[in-house]
Amino acid sequence: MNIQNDMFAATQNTYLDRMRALSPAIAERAGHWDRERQYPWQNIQELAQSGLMGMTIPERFGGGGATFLQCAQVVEEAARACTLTARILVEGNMGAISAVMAFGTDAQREFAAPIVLAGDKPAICITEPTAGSAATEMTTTAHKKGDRWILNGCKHWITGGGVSKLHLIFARAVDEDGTELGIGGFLVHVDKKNGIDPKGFSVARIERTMGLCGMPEAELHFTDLEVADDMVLRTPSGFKRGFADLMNAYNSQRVGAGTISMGVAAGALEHAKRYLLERQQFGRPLAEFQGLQWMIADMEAAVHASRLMLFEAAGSAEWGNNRFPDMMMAARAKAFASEQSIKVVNDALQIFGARGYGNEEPIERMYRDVRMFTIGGGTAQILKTQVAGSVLNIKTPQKRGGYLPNA
Ligand SMILES: CC(C)(COP(=O)(O)OP(=O)(O)OC[C@H]1O[C@@H](n2cnc3c(N)ncnc32)[C@H](O)[C@@H]1OP(=O)(O)O)[C@@H](O)C(=O)NCCC(=O)NCCSC(=O)CCS(=O)O
Ligand SMILES: Cc1cc2nc3c(=O)[nH]c(=O)nc-3n(C[C@H](O)[C@H](O)[C@H](O)COP(=O)(O)OP(=O)(O)OC[C@H]3O[C@@H](n4cnc5c(N)ncnc54)[C@H](O)[C@@H]3O)c2cc1C
Repeated sequence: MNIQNDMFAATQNTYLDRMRALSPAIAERAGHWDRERQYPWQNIQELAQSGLMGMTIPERFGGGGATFLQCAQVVEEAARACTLTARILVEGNMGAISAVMAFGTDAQREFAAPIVLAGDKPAICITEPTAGSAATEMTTTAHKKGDRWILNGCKHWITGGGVSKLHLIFARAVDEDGTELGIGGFLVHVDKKNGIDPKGFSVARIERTMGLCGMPEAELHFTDLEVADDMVLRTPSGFKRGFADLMNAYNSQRVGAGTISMGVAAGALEHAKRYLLERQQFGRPLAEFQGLQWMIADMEAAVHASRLMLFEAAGSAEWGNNRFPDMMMAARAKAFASEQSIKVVNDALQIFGARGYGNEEPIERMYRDVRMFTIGGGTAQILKTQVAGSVLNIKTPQKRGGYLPNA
């Protein structure tokens, strides 16, 4: 892939033009959702009206057929203005919905597409209280019973829990005779306002978070929750390697999450540049102090390098062929971008002095928002372990004794 050419293609990305048209108003409202801890329904309506929710959904299902790279460019633009909105865009185009579009039956695609196109941010439900990084240790089960599956278990830190309609729930599939089949994806539709309130599905609590305060992070409980067999997402390798297939699709969301962090850093860098030229001390602009010039140079390099890696990872997908971003590229880009972005936003806050610490500028919100990205979506440590495995071409089992040869 020629990164330069593809990045240059941003000029032909009509989705980016649409996002740019919305950005100023979205930036203006970003502080409001944060202060009020409110989900940004108004923004969602505008995104949906502009065709940005579901832009990656294939045209035959009503979407825009945009590539992950085009989507990533839009996500960066959104994140510069409002982290919350950028997260909704990621989940409205990558992650769960992309898994449904790639692996689902036509009936599942026809069912899911209009929900997202109308503005839903699907929820991806992987993490459990005792299975965070060690996601394959999940204990939520789905027992087959005739033409249904009965789900029992608990997921926590589920982004959008309580507002999302479409849920992709990872669970251990168990056949009627008790045989463990592997980890599969189960689609559950919740829309209480319209009377769709599946029995056995409940939002048990909402976390009080440091940043992204308008986004609910929920604990979900499933108690004998029934899922029809035709709502099972049957991935190419079947249940046996279902986890690997689902995580393969999830690589798109990792690129998305990394891009949000980079976009927040790019936004903070813009604010810092403005302030360096504007603010005077010792009778001259801050921009004339070499200590700050070197900071801004490092910040610029960090954002630029992150963008190159992220867009390379996004561009490694072949959407028409259902090929998701490369696992190693996605992990490398997200681990790098998330760590660098925290540093860049922290440095931007430093450049603002006390003004950055207060809430007259958006920097303190951006600083709180950007912090999550070395955690959510696979921690930086876990992603680096995946990168190391790929660089060294070895398996990197994390369980005690995992490196020992089999008995
Ligand atoms: C994968 C891990 C859970 C480690 O667990 P294990 O050591 O038990 O599993 P592995 O042997 O490494 O993997 C099993 C199987 O799956 C394949 N795999 C794993 N990850 C990927 C991937 N990203 N892409 C493609 N394939 C993948 C792996 O190659 C194995 O296949 P083979 O059997 O070898 O053929 C752990 O590393 C991990 O990823 N933990 C993080 C969990 C995570 O990311 N959770 C995210 C939750 S959603 C979220 O946080 C949303 C926030 S957001 O803003 O987006
Ligand atoms: C804002 C936010 C949104 C989220 N959204 C979702 C969502 O929508 N859906 C969902 O399913 N999950 C979601 N998550 C959960 C997220 O995926 C997990 O938090 C993450 O996978 C880490 O799990 P954990 O928090 O249990 O940390 P743990 O796994 O307990 O890890 C704790 C610390 O130990 C380190 N560690 C653990 N194992 C290793 C190892 N083998 N080697 C080196 N270091 C290690 C970790 O890097 C981390 O620093 C979200 C989390 C956050 C913060």
